[in-house]
Amino acid sequence: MSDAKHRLLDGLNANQQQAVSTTEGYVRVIAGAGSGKTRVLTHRVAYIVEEHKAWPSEILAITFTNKAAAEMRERIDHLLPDDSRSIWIMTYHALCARILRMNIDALGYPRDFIILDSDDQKQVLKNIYAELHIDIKEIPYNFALSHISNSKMDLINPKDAEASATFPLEVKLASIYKAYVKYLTAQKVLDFDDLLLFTYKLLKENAEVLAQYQRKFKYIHVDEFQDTNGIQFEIVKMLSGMHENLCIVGDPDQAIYGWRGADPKIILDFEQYFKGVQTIILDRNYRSTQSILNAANKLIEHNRDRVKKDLQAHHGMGEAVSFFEAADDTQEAQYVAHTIDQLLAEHGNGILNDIAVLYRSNYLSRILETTLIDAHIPYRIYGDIRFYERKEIKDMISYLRLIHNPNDDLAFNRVVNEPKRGIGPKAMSVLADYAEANNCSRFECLANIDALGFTPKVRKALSEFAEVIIELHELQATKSLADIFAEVYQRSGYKDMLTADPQNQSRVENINALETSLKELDTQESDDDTSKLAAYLQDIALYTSQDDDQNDDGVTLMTVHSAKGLEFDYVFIYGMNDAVFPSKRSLEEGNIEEERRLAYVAMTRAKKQLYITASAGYNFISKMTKVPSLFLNEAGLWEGNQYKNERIIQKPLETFKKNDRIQNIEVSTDFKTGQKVTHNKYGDGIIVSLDGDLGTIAFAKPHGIKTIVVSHQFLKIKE
Ligand SMILES: Nc1ncnc2c1ncn2[C@@H]1O[C@H](COP(=O)(O)OP(=O)(O)OP(=O)(O)O)[C@@H](O)[C@H]1O
Ligand SMILES: [Mg+2]
Repeated sequence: MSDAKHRLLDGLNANQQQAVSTTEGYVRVIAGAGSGKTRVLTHRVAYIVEEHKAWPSEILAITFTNKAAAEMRERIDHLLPDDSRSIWIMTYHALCARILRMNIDALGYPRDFIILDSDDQKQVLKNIYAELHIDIKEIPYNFALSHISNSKMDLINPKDAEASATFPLEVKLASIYKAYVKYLTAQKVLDFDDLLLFTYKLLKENAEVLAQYQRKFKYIHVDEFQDTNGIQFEIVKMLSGMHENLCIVGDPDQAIYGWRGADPKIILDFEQYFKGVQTIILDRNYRSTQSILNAANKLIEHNRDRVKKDLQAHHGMGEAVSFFEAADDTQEAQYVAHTIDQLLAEHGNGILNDIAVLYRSNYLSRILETTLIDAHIPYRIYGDIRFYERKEIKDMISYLRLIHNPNDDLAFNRVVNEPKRGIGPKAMSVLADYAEANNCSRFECLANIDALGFTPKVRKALSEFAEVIIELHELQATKSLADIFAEVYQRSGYKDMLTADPQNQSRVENINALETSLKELDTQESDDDTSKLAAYLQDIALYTSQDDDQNDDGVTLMTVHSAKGLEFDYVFIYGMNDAVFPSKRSLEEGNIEEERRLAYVAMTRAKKQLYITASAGYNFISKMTKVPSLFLNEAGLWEGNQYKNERIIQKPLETFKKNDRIQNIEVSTDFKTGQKVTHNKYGDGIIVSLDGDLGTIAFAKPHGIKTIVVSHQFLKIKE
């Protein structure tokens, strides 16, 4: 055995070693949470390179999120400092975008195609609804979009959808789907699902392109395979068709994307699709303590539709899992904050990044956020307003899109009056009509601006706008991205608009961060013939619908879905009430098994200590008095209606040891409705209403209306 072999197999157990060294053929690794599946995958990739079985560029590793891809790259980088760069480590969507960027001309599309984000999609729907006289109240955009997405992923084309529609709602949805696809096809733009769909078509219909990638990818790996959907599977199946080396790892108990079309049967029936599939089981958990695993194992046993497997912890029993039921959700959040505070007091602020608070749905973060802010505990939030979804960022990206392709009507509509140039709805509809009549883009209309009957003011504003865009469009091939950006930021008037108001400081910081990232990109060499700006815009579109990356230290707040594959020393699961987790919808629809798997994912993220919290009181969403989640009962953490179980740790709030960072919040009675105040974090605001300790305060943008504890600690009266 060579040294390299030793190095990469060292520190792995026998089954893990087998999974790493079984490089040939179809290999399935099925194993529970924390058993080292992702670790095996990274070691396997490194092993293949060190054993000279393939060049790095001949290896593909597919992950579920950009964050997971970045983490995997980092781990592989560590194992293979010189060789990791050219390995393809990415999500399905990124893989498809990359394949399409090089080859989509075979389908009659330009290589620098634009990818629509969800806002763009809604814009498209808005026009379609107006045309078809469909009311958004009847069919909300998100409903239509998920219908379109499901149809695409099920390979149902608009014609078939139309033919099979019988009920009035189905007929309407089919007509929306048809108009949507027609528009995207005419504009030659793609949405997110199209990345998969077009790649599937390309590989299926174009033998040469398929052969090229089949030859290239000698070894293919997929992490989190339990959440693969049918079309994704077809793509990897085709790609692996020549070398027939495909290694997939996953845990059927962690399948949590059924609602988005993932099909956990694919991993269970994997051996039926290929000859000679080798299955390797890992049964030791290296992540969590036995206490955490016992609770998680006990919970998941309640799923009927599963293959039984039991995990044993490599580590000892550890601390008991704790459950706390608070009187209401504010106290629940306070309990979380206090407990975090105690952990920090005990272990130091160095453990901030090792703490996560997980919740079932995004809306639950609101109180947690305000409580953590009030407690001066820094946090990062994943999955809510993400960087690339912030208004100023989207505006500037739209400018870049327009510079790249002046005929991009969506981008045009977004920024033509941003900053305000006096171009109102009337002028916009004149442009729309003219564009329609002359079959041209909005931007092209401006060539005949004199024929459009605008007032001199509008005409001047539009001409100046067009001039900037055209000039920069012509310069895009020669100027750096950062220069183009700086120029459009300045010349569009956006910079003046933002900097005129000190309240915009965080927006300006966002813009600066974007500019920095462009500068970094400028220093990198591009590896294909599409323009840098085009390539950049495509990459951005991927980020806008994916997870983001925040670098400061802090407690991590995220939904359970986005915590998949991750691990933290200390994990809180907040909001463990019936109708919250499991969700109301899952209870109503009797679809509890996926929800239970989600709880299993949540619990198994914890390494050292797991805290679960719930609250009593009234749930305004379910319109019911809150009760602790049935999952607590199933996991053996709570029994019946009373706290009989010793494992329950329920402390009254007063007993919390308060260290100096969290002081008692002293509520003041000085505050009155209508008063102007300044908050130490949110800035200036006006008190809209008061209800006991709580004040609803309208803060200046971007903070908006917030309900917080009124205390002199955070609030100063202005008058
Ligand atoms: N043989 C081992 N010795 C020591 N630590 C290990 C070993 N195998 C895995 N680990 C560690 O255990 C933890 C869990 O591993 P990993 O994240 O690869 O598990 P996983 O099976 O991918 O989990 P999940 O199902 O949650 O994605 C990691 O911190 C990893 O480094
Ligand atoms: Mg993993």
